[in-house]
Amino acid sequence: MLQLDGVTAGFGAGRLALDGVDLDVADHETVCVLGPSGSGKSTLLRVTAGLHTPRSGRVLLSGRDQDGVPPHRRGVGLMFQDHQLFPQRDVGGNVAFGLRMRGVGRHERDERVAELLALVGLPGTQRRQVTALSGGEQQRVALARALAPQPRLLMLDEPLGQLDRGLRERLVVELRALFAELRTTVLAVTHDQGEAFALADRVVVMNEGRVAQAGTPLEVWRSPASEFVARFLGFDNVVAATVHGGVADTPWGKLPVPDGTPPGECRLLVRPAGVRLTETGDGLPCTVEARTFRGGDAAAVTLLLRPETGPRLEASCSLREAPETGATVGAAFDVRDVVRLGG
Ligand SMILES: Nc1ncnc2c1ncn2[C@@H]1O[C@H](COP(=O)(O)OP(=O)(O)OP(=O)(O)O)[C@@H](O)[C@H]1O
Repeated sequence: MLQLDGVTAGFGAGRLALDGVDLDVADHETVCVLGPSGSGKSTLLRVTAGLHTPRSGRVLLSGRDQDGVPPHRRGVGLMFQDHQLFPQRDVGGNVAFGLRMRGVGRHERDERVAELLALVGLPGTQRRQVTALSGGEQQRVALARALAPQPRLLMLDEPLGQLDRGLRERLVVELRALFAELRTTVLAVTHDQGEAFALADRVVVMNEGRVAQAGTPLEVWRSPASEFVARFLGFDNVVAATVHGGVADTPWGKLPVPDGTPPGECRLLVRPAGVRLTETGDGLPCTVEARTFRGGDAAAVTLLLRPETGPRLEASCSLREAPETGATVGAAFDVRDVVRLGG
């Protein structure tokens, strides 16, 4: 459906905003582009929409090169970060906007607007003023407006950016169901990995204008391609290691590594879930430096451990097993959460 082929784009003489980006989005797929501020996410959407001309490379939609095709002829919908609704129009007028632009007749327009408002969970709100809506409701109206002209590709820039956590988590679930129902092809941008993982069939992690990794959320979580991706996902247990004969020498001592890990020097990640607390005397002796209650179903706690040797170590455990700050514990490593990083 969408294919970016070696796309390079920039502003003036500085660093490139996009540097040789290849990206594919299949029909009915939801792809989330994830990355820190300034990594090129918005530029990627703007180039795809035709709002920014790339310096080189190609943008193809359904196999057709979009070079020279103006934004309104690309059949893509773009919902911006600040979802600017028209304050002087009511909800119905906002949602109908794209349809009116396309010359869709009144009757059909009204029907479509009613249908979309029902779909985003705001049935019968046509006559309400958008200024009288909550942030979350405005976001849904903006979404209905972007969906109304039935774009073949819907692009969302930080769609849930300004909402509080509870609302975001609920809307992500609703959006995913909505996209599945409409069979919309979606390219969304976010800097929040939780949001991307919950929404996407596939995530694309960007760093400094390049694709650092692309894969399903599970693939990226299981095997981050590089230290950058691992740290961006919030994993900080990364150390230098030398692998030989099925174990790795690290500043934390010997660590088990998965079968087939090639020998030699590398960077190793240990996910916090793979740091097991043991009875003292067993494993790497550590002092519990801090504990943070994370809440959630599992009543999870994140522990910051200061090992006898090597950098600080993050571990996660349930509230019931969490030792007190200042306690001495032993840490052992579970091979299932040890990952050799590339890059
Ligand atoms: N209009 C502009 N003029 C000059 N430089 C720009 C412009 N827009 C973006 N840039 C630069 O291009 C690079 C990529 O910016 P972009 O907005 O695509 O990043 P982003 O990942 O969307 O960031 P954010 O998450 O902060 O929105 C940055 O270095 C940025 O400073």
